[in-house]
Amino acid sequence: MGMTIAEKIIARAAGVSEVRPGDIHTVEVDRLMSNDGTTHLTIDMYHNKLKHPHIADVNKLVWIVDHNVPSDSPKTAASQKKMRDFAKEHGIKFYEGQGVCHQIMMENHVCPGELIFGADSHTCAYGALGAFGTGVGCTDYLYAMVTGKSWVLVPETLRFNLTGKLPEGVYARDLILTIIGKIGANGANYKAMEFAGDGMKNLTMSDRIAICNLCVEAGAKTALMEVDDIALHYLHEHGREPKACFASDADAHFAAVYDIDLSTITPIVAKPHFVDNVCPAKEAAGVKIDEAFLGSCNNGRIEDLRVGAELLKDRKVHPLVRFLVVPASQAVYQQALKEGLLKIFMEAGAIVMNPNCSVCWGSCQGVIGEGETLISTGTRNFKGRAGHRDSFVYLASAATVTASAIKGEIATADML
Ligand SMILES: CC(C)[C@H](C(=O)O)[C@@H](O)C(=O)O
Ligand code: SF4
Repeated sequence: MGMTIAEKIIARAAGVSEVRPGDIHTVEVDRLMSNDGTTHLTIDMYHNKLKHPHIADVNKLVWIVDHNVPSDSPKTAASQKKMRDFAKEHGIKFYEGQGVCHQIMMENHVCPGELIFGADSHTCAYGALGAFGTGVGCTDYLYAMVTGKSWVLVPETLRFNLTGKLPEGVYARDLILTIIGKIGANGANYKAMEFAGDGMKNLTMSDRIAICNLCVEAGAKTALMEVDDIALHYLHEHGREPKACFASDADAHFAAVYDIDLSTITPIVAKPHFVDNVCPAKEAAGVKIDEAFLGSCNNGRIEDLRVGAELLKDRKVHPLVRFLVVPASQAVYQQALKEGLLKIFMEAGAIVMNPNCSVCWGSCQGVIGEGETLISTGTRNFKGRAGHRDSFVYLASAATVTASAIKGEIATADML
């Protein structure tokens, strides 16, 4: 029987010709990303728990300070210093203040066919370039860092066949929230979510990253897409070559197959406090907001900023709303500057911030207070995610977030 993309990548990393869901394989890990969320814990274990601390292959490691950057307290300053010093001492590739980890990885490192561990749950974003990215805790990270290897239980694959085209004003964020709402927050637990079909040609790289990135919110182990001309073009543009381009075989086994016509998708929001608590954005219209956030590894790319700026042109941010605009990387920031987008945001009253995770998680700038409501292009809306435990987070597309920032209440772009 044929294999899926996930199975083929694991087989490659395990050095075997065939794997099946449920098999456990020892694998060679191609890349190991870690950020300031947990790297200080990995370093502590490295020093305090190992008898013979060493790194198997320093070239595999990429460390990124993005979650609390620039540091916001003596505590984060100390843990970032630990990370910075260790990276320097061992010659680890190190980024600080350059952007959100997954965006940095997509722009500079991810290659099709690779098996990548990230000490961060949204590492599944790398599937947009045909790589098996998965999140691990810092113990598993340390093991892979020291041995170069790890183990993987081969996941079953859910296949999503996409056809058609998203309607005008509807975005990849609406699609993936619709899917998560449909299958539920546990709907893809420990499974690979594979996206294929004719509709793929109508999805940009930015769309694909947004889709793969959010799959962990359905419990997925990883997300994968075939490497087509759009992916290869992105890769070449960024000066890289694929390791191996895989597609699922015609007789591969899928645990379930979903057919989705992109033209049927409409603007969606995820209501507090779960990502699968979705409803049509119009049903949430009128909910007063205190803050809006356009950014994160999910929706902080140039395409998202263009959508926001287009809506804000000749309009103003509502006087009672703080609108945080946070490019996902320095490259995105520079491009937005060049295109005049940042000027539009600033003149409309938005706060443009340096690339970081920002209020996507409630530990950086922009946290919200008791009883406040945020509409966000971030990845999660759990209780307390963006600040006070008694606050409210709605998730939506760049367009819905910007329209809401203008209206002062949840609104879709066509309601402006
Ligand atoms: C801090 C980090 C480990 C965490 C994650 O794993 O996802 C964060 O990025 C998040 O989005 O909640
Ligand atoms: S932007 Fe949000 S989801 Fe992405 S890595 Fe940062 S905190 Fe996690």
